[in-house]
Amino acid sequence: MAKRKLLVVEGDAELRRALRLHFEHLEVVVADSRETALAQVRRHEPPAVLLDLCLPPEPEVTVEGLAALRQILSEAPDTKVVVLAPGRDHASALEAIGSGAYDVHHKPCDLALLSLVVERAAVLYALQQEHRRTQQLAPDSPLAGIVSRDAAMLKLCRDVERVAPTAATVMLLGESGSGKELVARALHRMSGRADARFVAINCAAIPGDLLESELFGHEKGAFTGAGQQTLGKIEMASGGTFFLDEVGDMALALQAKLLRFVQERVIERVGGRAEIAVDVRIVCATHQDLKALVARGAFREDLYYRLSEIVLAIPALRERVGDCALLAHHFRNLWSARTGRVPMRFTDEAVAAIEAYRWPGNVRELENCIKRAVIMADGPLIGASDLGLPLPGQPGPDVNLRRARAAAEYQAMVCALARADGNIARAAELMGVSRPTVYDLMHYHGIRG
Ligand SMILES: Nc1ncnc2c1ncn2[C@@H]1O[C@H](COP(=O)(O)OP(=O)(O)OP(=O)(O)O)[C@@H](O)[C@H]1O
Repeated sequence: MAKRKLLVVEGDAELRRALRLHFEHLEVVVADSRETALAQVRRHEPPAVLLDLCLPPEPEVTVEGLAALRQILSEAPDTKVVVLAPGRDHASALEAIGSGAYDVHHKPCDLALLSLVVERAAVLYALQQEHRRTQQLAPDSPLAGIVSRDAAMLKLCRDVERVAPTAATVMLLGESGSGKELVARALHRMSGRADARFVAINCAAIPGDLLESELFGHEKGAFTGAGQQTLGKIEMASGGTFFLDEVGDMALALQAKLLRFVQERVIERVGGRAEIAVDVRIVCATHQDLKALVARGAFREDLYYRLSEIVLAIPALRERVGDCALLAHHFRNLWSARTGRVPMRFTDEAVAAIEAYRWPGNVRELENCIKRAVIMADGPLIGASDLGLPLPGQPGPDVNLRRARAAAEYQAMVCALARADGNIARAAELMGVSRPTVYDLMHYHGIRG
């Protein structure tokens, strides 16, 4: 079995040697500066790094080491970086932990202890990788109900997992039909409030003069037709999650009342005087550019900041790589089953048309389109005309893996060489490969140095 890798970043050659010797049961790779450390991380992707904070060119301070720590973690966030800080330098130790170091040890180090820490770090790293792999094995549904394999959507789902258990108010931004309510429901389902209600209200769908009583409820006789006391949606969501959709459409006068609720977590029913405390998690959504509304004076800035503690942006369907076809198959299966039709198939032309179309109405439009085609198609084949989509003028992306890899490799090479101003050693570092490999690749792709 291949030995596990450990990167030792140490400015002192003597200590570097000692550490290499101590960890001889591992494959130790070394670096003596921030640049070489980053190059080694890219090249070897080590689970654990031992990082001396006092790196050249100014080994008497910790600036370079801390910068290296941050850069390593920004490039390879799962890497466990064990920091070696100068004895009694607590400020640097604290800063290192704050920047994401896995552990901090003061020099001179206890090597036996360091071995244990490195061992534990590698185990944690392996667990995280395993977790990621199992998540990728079932990538059609990164969160229950959300179908996607697009990297930005998978990241969004990880963010949802992280934010859901907190009390933070979340603002979901995304075009109409992109899945804002679906994400809001996922936030609810994965929170400690899952057993209580999820109550949604769409500010754009309710006439302005009714919205206040829909939100806050009303007392009997509050206005003509108010025959009995009625709870508002906020109160109905008590203990659970309140989803305020299209919040950008709310009139300014009502925004002031909403602000009061968001700040003080009490409501007053229309026509009532009592202040009623309500405990709900607030999730908002809008397809509008709220910042522009704030700039125009159409949305209160104080409310904007209160509602945007965490902002999650949902990409438009046309921006998600591979999702149009994936979702089309998903909805075809769903609606074939729901309508009791025999399993259906898309023609190649239909898939190409689905991939080429821009889907301004996002997932909702795609779902409606597939549902209609499943219901209306004569036989088991769904063609582009059954979908009512124009035939694509240009072929979709090339999915031949060899050609796709070669094209990506060529692009990375050209970029790295340009960034390194033609310096092969530097380009090799950037790409995380050796210099001879760069020469081979340049030869293969016909790139001249
Ligand atoms: N990634 C997805 N996987 C599966 N179904 C999805 C996905 N995204 C959206 N949908 C489905 O598409 C439809 C529209 O989604 P949703 O209502 O959440 O969009 P929205 O952004 O809230 O729309 P609007 O802005 O118009 O209120 C729903 O039926 C939803 O279940």
